[in-house]
Amino acid sequence: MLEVQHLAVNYRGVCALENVSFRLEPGQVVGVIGPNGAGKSTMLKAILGLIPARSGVVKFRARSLKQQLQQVAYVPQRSQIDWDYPITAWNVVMMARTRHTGWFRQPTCQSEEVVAAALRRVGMLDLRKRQIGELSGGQQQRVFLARSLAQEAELFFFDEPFVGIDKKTEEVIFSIFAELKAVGKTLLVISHDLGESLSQYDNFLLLNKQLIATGSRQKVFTAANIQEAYGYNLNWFAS
Ligand SMILES: Nc1ncnc2c1ncn2[C@@H]1O[C@H](COP(=O)(O)OP(=O)(O)OP(=O)(O)O)[C@@H](O)[C@H]1O
Repeated sequence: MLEVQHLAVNYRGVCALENVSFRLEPGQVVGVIGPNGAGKSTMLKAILGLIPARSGVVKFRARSLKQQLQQVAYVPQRSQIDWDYPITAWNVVMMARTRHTGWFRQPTCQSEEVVAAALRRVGMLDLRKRQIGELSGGQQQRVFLARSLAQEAELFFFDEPFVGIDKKTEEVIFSIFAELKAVGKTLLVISHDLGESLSQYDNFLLLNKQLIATGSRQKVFTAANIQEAYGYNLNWFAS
């Protein structure tokens, strides 16, 4: 179980996240939603310790998550990735294996097999020698998805994985989410545009600096919660 208690973040004295607490059981896909600037990315980064929290405790399987960050595969927002960095698709995915092989060591045969299997799973094995900057948005997202698979983590954090991708890649991503969930992994997925994909998620965290609601679609998407988070009513959410 992932447990977040009283997480709070300030940026230069300005509060971005306030007193966020929740628990997630394994084996589910959780949508993190809320308006622009609600603190969704901030929350994921603070859980991972990538930015300092003003307060809060994050535990995974009853131990501090900080002591076991190798259990988390994190795919950041597209805009946070340097697409001009000279690296092949294969090597992006191989980066996930450093914990298994160590830095400056030749990858083991097992790592090579895991990397090949992950690239094959997302349909990118044939393009493994391409520089990431030479791939389409959907192909780039698939490579980062493969990297998260190759890490063999327990928790998966995706920040806006559906931005700038094609329909086919969206289907690949959702089918992999379903597979990961079926083997007991926990997925936290920030998504702006839930639209038709709402049914792909088991539960939701609705944020606007504070956690406004958490739980099932029925529990979270009430008129009152949407009003509180977005300041207006979004009828299609409730349908
Ligand atoms: N590095 C930073 N320094 C200062 N303020 C920041 C920084 N990163 C984010 N913020 C601010 O913190 C707030 C939360 O930002 P965050 O990116 O977490 O929101 P978000 O919900 O992910 O937004 P979006 O949906 O637009 O990606 C915003 O007001 C943002 O301007």
